[in-house]
Amino acid sequence: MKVGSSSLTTAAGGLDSDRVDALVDVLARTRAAGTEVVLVSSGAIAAGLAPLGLSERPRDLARQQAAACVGQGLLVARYTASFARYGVRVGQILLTADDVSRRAHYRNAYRALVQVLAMGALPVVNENDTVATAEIKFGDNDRLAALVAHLVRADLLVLLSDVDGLYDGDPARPGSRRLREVRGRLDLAGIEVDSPGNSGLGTGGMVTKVEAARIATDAGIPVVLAAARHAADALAGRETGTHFLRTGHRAADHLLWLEHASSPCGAVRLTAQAVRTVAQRTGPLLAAGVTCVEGGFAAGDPVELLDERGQVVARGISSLDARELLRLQGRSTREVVPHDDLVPLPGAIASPVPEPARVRIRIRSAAEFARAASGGERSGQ
Ligand SMILES: Nc1ncnc2c1ncn2[C@@H]1O[C@H](COP(=O)(O)OP(=O)(O)O)[C@@H](O)[C@H]1O
Ligand SMILES: N[C@@H](CCC(=O)OP(=O)(O)O)C(=O)O
Repeated sequence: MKVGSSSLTTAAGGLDSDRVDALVDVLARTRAAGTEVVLVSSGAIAAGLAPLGLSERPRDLARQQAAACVGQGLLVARYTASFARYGVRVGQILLTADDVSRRAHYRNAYRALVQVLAMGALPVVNENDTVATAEIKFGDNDRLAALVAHLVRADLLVLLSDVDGLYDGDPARPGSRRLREVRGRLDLAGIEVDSPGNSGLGTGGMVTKVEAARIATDAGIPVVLAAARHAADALAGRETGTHFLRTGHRAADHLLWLEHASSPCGAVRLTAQAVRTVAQRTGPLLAAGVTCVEGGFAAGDPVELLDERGQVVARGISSLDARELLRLQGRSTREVVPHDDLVPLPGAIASPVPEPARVRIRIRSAAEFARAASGGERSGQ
């Protein structure tokens, strides 16, 4: 279950103890009935505003980090006290995208979550806002919740908000109607989704909830989007909010994180043959299939794999650093991205493209690459 900042705070700002207690009541009862629960809770930044004398969510990263620093402690203290009424222990788990896109880190996060559950405590997950810089940020907790649901092999993802479901337009506009069921992408055609609501505390609004629902349902997990006050109905499968039916099957473990949570530290341009191999996932990427290297990535970093036109066809974890790859590119059978660390992206191009007349190479620093990538530049020549 994921709960948004707007459902945990008072109109004046600060944590609303009554709302936290109401949510905890539902979760504690659900657990007592035999269902394992993982809570992804936003609210760290919102909870830290008033104690730091801030009247609204700051725009700059440094003050958001400071607010999260103060607020996360208060948030977890509140959950700890509230769950203690039922004799339930709470375990805090803070994640950055970087913690889970790599296979070894992914297994580590998985082990922690499973062990907390096995020992009878309830994991409360949030993004590690205090240290998450732009490059390693999930961006929003809706997406984080979809990825955590996949990590723990959840049977259901419940997204709680201050709105009672997905509407076909702005819910405040007269005539907007709630969708009861979404069976797939086609059901979303013509739906207007927009940014955060009036609380001024939420991050992504409905856009990120619909995106999170897509990630989860494509990976085989049904989603209910409902109002926080209807949490009990949502968990019990009663008619409330919007139900997103599952559309796909479980993806390989860390690949979903690699696709949706990681930010690339560089890019690697491929020959037509290598593009076919990675797009169809028929083998690893070898150095022989690489024609150009961008960014100063290190071994173990996520990189984008590009076709000759510069379009991204896949993402992978490079087992070589950029300098080593530059030495070997075009002439070695060393593995650059092992098969297990390769995820083709939707719409990946598998059609043949002409080989380049010649290859030009320029190494960029990681910082240069990140700047260019965030500015939308993609050529890198
Ligand atoms: N089509 C839509 N259906 C429902 N809500 C929408 C839609 N478009 C925009 N919204 C807004 O999204 C808000 C919820 O997002 P947000 O404020 O980020 O909440 P949270 O803190 O729960 O993540 C709602 O309050 C609503 O105003
Ligand atoms: N990690 C941030 C919340 C980020 C977020 O997605 O917020 P929300 O839209 O309220 O779910 C925090 O705890 O303040």
